[in-house]
Amino acid sequence: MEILTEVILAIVAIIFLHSLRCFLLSSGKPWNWPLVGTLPMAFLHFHRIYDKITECLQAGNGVFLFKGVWFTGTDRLITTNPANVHRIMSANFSNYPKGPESKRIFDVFGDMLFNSDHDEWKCHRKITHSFLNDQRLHNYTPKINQHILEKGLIPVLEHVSKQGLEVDLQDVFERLMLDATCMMLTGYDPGSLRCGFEEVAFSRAMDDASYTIFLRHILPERFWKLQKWLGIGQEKIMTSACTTLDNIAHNYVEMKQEQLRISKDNEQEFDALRCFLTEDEAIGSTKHPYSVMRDTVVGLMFAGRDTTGAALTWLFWLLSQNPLAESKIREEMEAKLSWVDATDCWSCDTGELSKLVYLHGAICESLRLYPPVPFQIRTTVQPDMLPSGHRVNSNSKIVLSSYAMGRMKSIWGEDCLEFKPERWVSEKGGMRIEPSNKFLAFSSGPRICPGKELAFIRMKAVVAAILHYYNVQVLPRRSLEVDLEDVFQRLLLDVTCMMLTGSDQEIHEGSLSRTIDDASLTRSFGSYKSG
Ligand code: HEM
Repeated sequence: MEILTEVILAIVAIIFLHSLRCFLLSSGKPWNWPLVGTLPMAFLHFHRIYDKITECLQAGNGVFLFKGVWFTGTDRLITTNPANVHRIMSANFSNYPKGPESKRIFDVFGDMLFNSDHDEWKCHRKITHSFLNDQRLHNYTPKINQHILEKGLIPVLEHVSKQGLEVDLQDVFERLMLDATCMMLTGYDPGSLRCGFEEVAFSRAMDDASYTIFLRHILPERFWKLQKWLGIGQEKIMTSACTTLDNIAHNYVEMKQEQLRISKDNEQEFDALRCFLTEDEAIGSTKHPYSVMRDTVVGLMFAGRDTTGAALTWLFWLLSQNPLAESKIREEMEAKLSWVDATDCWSCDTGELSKLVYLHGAICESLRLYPPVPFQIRTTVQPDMLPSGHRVNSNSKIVLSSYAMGRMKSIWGEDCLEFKPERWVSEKGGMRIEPSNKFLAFSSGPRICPGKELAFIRMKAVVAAILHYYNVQVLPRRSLEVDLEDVFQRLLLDVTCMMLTGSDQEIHEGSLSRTIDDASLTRSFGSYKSG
């Protein structure tokens, strides 16, 4: 009992000293010193941490300093100021790389574009951009979309609808995007979206890796590195996930080599592995080492599956809350799509889908309110003065919060929390383009997402096909907030258990591990019913 009292007193003393330090830091500084947040604040508001950060950023005019624990390197300057974003992402880009810590956290991606900086990044950028911008990929994309809808999505929804079943739409969309992205990268459809909803090793390994990456953002680096070294807890799961991903990538390469041995001239097909193995001009007509091929394929799998899957889930949830917007999308489809009158067919023609301006606005609204990548972190090389007047030292961590940016009254006006696709339609009825330092969902500057157009086309094809055939209803009994609370409770349980025992194995089944990913805090966990 005495020991317990001492432990509690020690914790209270640490929290008091920590808060005092933060108070002293925030007082007596020049007027433009940012508002300071503390660790106790983060714990108190953990179940709504993104909203709390948004409130702090509103109060601090778009800049907010989070003080972490002493000597752990967890202090963060968080900003939503568009001028700061422009300086960090574009004007002084070379001074704000992702940094070596990011590379260690995301080590599953190896040296892929997403995970590199400076000259190495430039080199990978050339490969990935050339592939994603190749005209042959654009020609092949509608065929991939048609295939995954015909073989995966529609049969599954037809089955669910006829049997009157409930379905987790997020699971459906993630499986769909896994199949689409895998086809784009390897030429093979893994068929993860089929009526049986069988567990797919590829998805499971990606989920495990994503959850580990998420925990690595919270836990001190020394702690998870020790776990990795000892081969215990979540790091053990990560090692096994990496091995699974390596094996899957290796198998696809072997299958593609075999296919190419038989015939090289299938003009109908275009995929990343084919380009790598035939030294195609789409990847610079060069022979790249195996590791580049592996890292590019694995990295793009993550980039293409989770983001687009989460964005589609949120879009359907928002449409269920805004039936008028859904009717407007249907009206637009009737007016602009040539195939919509036919009962039993649809087309994924990119030209036709590009005419859907209102749907484009609805997708942008969903990405503004629920960005699948809710924040991005950069590390300063040299000290710098931000346009907001805040000075940053070298090796400082800066967080750009896309989630908070989408909810700032100063950027989007008083109605910033409302879902209004009209916001993205110009007076002449065309698409209204917002600058990327204001709409940060796809990042900004030289590191802007190279898959943006592809993602829009895929999402439009999926939404058009679903709305053409079905009405999606969110089941009322599972409210979003209740589920998110559940998520945070499970998360705290996992983290605490890991701190105390070094392992979350005992609570693995039914804990957060199977249901969360890196973009996790914006996931819905909702159940949907088609009818
Ligand atoms: C709704 C869908 C998507 C969203 C919201 C999204 C968002 C983002 C964001 C915010 C970043 C910057 C991340 C950072 O720097 O920390 C990024 C980078 C990237 N995205 Fe996407 N993305 C989407 C879909 C895709 C797709 C379909 C692909 C390709 C298959 C893709 C490929 C990439 C790549 C390669 C990068 C790294 C770029 C670089 O570091 O230079 N993304 N994406």
